[in-house]
Amino acid sequence: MRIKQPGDEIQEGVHGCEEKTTSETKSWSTGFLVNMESTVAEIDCVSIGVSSNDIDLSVLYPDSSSLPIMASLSEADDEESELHTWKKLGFEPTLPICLKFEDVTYKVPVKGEKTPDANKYILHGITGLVHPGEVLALMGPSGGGKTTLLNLLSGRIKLDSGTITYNNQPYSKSLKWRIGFVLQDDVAFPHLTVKETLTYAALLRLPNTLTMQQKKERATYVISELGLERCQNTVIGGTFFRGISGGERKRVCIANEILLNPSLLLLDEPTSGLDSTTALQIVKMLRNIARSGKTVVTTIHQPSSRLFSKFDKLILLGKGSSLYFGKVSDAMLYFSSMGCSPLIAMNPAEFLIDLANGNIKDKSVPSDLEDKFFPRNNSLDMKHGELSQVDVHEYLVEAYAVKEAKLGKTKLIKPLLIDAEPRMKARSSTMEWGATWWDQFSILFRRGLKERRHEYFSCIRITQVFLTAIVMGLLWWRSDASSPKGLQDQATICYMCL
Ligand SMILES: Nc1ncnc2c1ncn2[C@@H]1O[C@H](COP(=O)(O)OP(=O)(O)OP(=O)(O)O)[C@@H](O)[C@H]1O
Repeated sequence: MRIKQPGDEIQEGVHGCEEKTTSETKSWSTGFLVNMESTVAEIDCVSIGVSSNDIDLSVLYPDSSSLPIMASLSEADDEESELHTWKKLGFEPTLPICLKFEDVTYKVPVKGEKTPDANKYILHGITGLVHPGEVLALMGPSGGGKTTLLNLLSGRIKLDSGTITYNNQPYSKSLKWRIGFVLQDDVAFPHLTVKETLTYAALLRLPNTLTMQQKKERATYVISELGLERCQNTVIGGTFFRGISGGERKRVCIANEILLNPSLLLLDEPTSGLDSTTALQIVKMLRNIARSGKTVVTTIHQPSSRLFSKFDKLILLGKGSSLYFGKVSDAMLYFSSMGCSPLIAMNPAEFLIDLANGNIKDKSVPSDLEDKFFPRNNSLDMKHGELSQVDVHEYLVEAYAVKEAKLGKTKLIKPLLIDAEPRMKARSSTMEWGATWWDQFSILFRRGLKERRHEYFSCIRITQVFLTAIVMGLLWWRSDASSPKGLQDQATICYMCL
C-alpha cells in the first residue's frame, strides 16, 4: 500500500466529489457495515507491515468531512451485538474499491461496412471517479451509452481505449466476485417465493467455507435488511399470474447481489417502471448500501428532484459523450455558470436530460453559443427556433472538454491510495467459491422441482398422464413377447414410455 507521498495532490473529480453523510446511514446496519479502519489496517499489514495507527486516513479521504463510512462505522463499532451477527453470518469484511475510469472509449463495427474504419462510437472519452461510500449516477437520454459504460465498468465487455482501474489496479478475475451487477431485467423464477429465491441463491453462490446454516441465515438477514420480510413467502410472479410488486422485485434482484457482499455494486436502471415513492426508497437503500463501505454506480432515467438529490456524483451522458462529471449538487451551478438555466420552474434532472438531448426550450442559451451559430442581427426567438440539437450537443461537449482541460482533467485525480492487489490475490486464492458439484446438483434439482411443481402436480397434467397410460396399456394389452414381431412391439412401448 502506498501511504502518503510527499506532494501527492488529491483532487476529487472535476468539481470536487465529497458530501457529508446524513444520519440515514444508521438504518443500514450490521453485516454490511464495513469496518473501514480495520480493513485498511489489514491491507496495510498485508502489504507493508505497519500497524493501523500508522495509517493516515486523511490520505484516503483528503477532506475529513467526506468520511461517510467512517462516520457510520464509529457508530457501528459501539454495537458489539451487530458485529457478532456480522461474524456469525460469515460476512467477510468488504475491501473498499475506488473505481476510476479515464478517457473510456467504446466503438462497434458498423454492419455492412467493409472498411476497417467504419465504426460506430458508443462512448467517447468518458472520465470519472467514485469512492467507497458514494453513489454515482449515470444519467442521460435513452441511447446515451449508460448501459454500455456500466458493462465496461463491470468488466463484462472490453474497452477500446482508455483505462478503468479498481484501487489503481486493472480488472482481474479476482475482482469478479467483488462486483455485483443488477441487470435492468433480471431473471427470477416466477414460482419461487422471495425466501426460496434468495436461499437457493445463497446456497449456490456463497463459498463452501460457510456452513449451510450460515448461508441460510445470511439469506434471511438480507431479506430483513432489504425490507422484504412482508413478502418473503409470496411468489415472484410472472406474465400470467401476480406475485410481488415491481419495487419488491427490484429489491429481490438487488438482494441477490448483496448476498455475496460485493465491494462494487453496479445497477442498470433499478428504478425504471416504479412510482416516485418506491423509486426513492430504492435509491435511499442504495445510498445506505454505499454508506456501508461499498461503491455504487447506477444508471437512472427520469428521477424526481428528491431522488436526484440522493446521489453523490453524477455523470451526464449525451450521445456517448460526457457533458458533466462531478457532485450532483454542483451540476446546476456548472450549467448556469456557462449561461444555461431553466427559464421556468423545472426538475433539475429534467433540465439536465433536456440539455443532454440538445433541447433548449424554456432554457437560457449561452451567449457564445448564440454568437457562434447566428449573426448578431437575428431575433432571439429565431435563434432558438433554428438552433439544432446537434449544435447544442456539440457546444456542451466542447464546453465540458474545455472545463476539464482547465482543471487538469483527472490526471490530478488521485483515487484511494490503496495497493489492494496483494490482498485481492490472497483472498481469491484462499476462498473457495460456490458449491461442490454434488451440492449444485441437489440444490438445482430441488429448485427445479419447486419451480415446476405447479406444472408437474397440476390436475390436468396428472389426468393427462393417467389417460395416456391407460390408452397405451390397452393398445399393448397381452402383446406376445415370444415372437420377434411381439418383441419389436414391446420395444416400441419402452420407447414410448421414455
Ligand atoms: N453491440 C452494439 N452494437 C451496435 N450498437 C450498439 C451496441 N451496443 C450498444 N449500441 C448502441 O449504443 C447506444 C447506447 O446504448 P446503451 O444501451 O448503452 O444506451 P443507454 O443509455 O443505456 O439506453 P437506455 O437508457 O435506453 O437503456 C445505442 O444507440 C445502442 O443502439
